[in-house]
Amino acid sequence: MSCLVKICGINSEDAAIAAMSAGADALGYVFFPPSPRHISLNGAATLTERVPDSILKVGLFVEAGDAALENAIRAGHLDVLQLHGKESPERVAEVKEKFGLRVMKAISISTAADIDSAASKYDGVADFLLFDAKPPKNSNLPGGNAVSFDWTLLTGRSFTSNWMLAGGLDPDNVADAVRISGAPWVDVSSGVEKTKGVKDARKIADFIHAAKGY
Ligand SMILES: O=C(O)c1ccccc1NCC(=O)[C@H](O)[C@H](O)COP(=O)(O)O
Repeated sequence: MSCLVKICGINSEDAAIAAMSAGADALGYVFFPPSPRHISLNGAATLTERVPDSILKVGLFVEAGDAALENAIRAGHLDVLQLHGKESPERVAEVKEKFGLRVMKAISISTAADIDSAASKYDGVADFLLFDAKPPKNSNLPGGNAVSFDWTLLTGRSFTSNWMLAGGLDPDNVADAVRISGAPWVDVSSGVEKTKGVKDARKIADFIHAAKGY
């Protein structure tokens, strides 16, 4: 089974080139200063010049205000806003309306009830649902923790919104993850890094090939 791929935490020219040349469908910029993958506005502006319109540019935010969103949208020419905090369905709808861009809401999953509860609130409100694992208790990051959840929780599920599977994916497990979950999109960060915050070109290529079933 083939699917579309987002490589998250792109913060260098090398990483952007590796992802684009391997066939990534979307690149993620993390606008969250505590993250080891954080990118500055200037950094995003520079990288984005090299990204063709055919590749989605996704900005990741954690409970950001309108000014921060606006600055990042302008700098990174963003197509999609990924809200990775505790943003309410009302805030998702407000951001969509205010900025006229697609919005992706990250949902933390450990049980089927988490999926049901999130779907009842955000399905059809956000353009994309991003199903990610619940962060470990000792992590200061709400995502990008290399933790996966039980992919069978998504088997046979369908949603009004488009959706992505994330959390602990890597070149060795992504084909199984896609087969089991039926995900139309996958999103990865840690599993294609050599050290925290530094992407590995070989792992990016291997991941994309495995996800797309080349
Ligand atoms: O990557 C971060 O540092 C980050 C910080 C704050 C919120 C979310 C963050 N990352 C999200 C992602 O990279 C992905 O959407 C997803 O969580 C997958 O991460 P990983 O398990 O590392 O592949």
